[in-house]
Amino acid sequence: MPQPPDPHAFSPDTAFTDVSHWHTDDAARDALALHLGEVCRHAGGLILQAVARGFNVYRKQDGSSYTDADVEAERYILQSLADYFPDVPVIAEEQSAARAEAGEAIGPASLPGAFFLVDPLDGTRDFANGGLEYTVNIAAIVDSVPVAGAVYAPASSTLWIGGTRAFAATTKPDAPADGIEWRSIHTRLAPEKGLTALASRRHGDGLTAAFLKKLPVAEHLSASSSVKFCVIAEGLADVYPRFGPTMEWDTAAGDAVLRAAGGLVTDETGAALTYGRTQDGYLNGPFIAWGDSRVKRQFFGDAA
Ligand SMILES: Nc1ncnc2c1ncn2[C@@H]1O[C@H](COP(=O)(O)O)[C@@H](OP(=O)(O)O)[C@H]1O
Ligand SMILES: [Mg+2]
Repeated sequence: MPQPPDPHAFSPDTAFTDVSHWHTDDAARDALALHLGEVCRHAGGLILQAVARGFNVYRKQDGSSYTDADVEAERYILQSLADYFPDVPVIAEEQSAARAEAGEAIGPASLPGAFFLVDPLDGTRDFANGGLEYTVNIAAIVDSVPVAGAVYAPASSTLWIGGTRAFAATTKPDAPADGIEWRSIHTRLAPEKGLTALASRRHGDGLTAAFLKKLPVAEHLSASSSVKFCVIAEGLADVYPRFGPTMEWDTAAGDAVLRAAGGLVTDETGAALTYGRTQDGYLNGPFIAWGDSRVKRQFFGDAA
């Protein structure tokens, strides 16, 4: 059984702060994922404080909502990433929305190979309505591929990280990092009785429903936010198709966890989902998260 990452690797002295190691050095990738997990956990603590205190809900120009918790969590994440990775650009949801509303570009016209994608509070609509499935998400991207990521669900104290390998833990925001009991996680082979399919609790669409009719689905579950990727990564479900709109920061961290756990996320042609599409304003096209690559191959044919 793979060993959990060494918590002592969580130090600015280890290779994970050096971008040139992210793609090539397995230990550096795991240490980076562990570090991103710590940042997510602390940001989750700020969200829980906002919940305890009470928070305001605001409306963006596009009609979607954000809250004081989104803003405070993102501010902390941006500061923390700048401290450790001063030269790595960050594309973050709330900053991007503010720039778009001001008529500014979301990020540089062309990104360097390595950058971060941040969603400080995924599932805001559910969160603002008292839901408990919201998550904090950070992903490191190299050459369009999510190489490490972390997803934290503060309300259930669940942290998922994925670098070279994937791990999950139950841990509160203020618990000491070196006491975390990591579980190694892995996707499952598709059960013979049929697939368990996941869908958004809030954002259903006809194309997604039509896609699911083409698969041997035995059970349907719905959930909010990037938790859906992590449920597949834990081997508790098999497929999560999403044909309605999402942004790259919604999916990148969950994608990193799922890949590290043995799964994959493709577009509707079977090609791996890519990140840093500046020309599309970071808007994802349709995607399907798969736990068992054999099911994906059966669906698209061996060419995909
Ligand atoms: N019309 C739209 N355009 C872009 N993204 C959308 C969208 N409708 C929903 N989403 C994305 O779907 C995410 C929620 O997913 P789910 O329904 O699975 O919980 C939202 O994340 P945020 O809550 O971070 O804004 C949002 O980014
Ligand atoms: Mg989101």
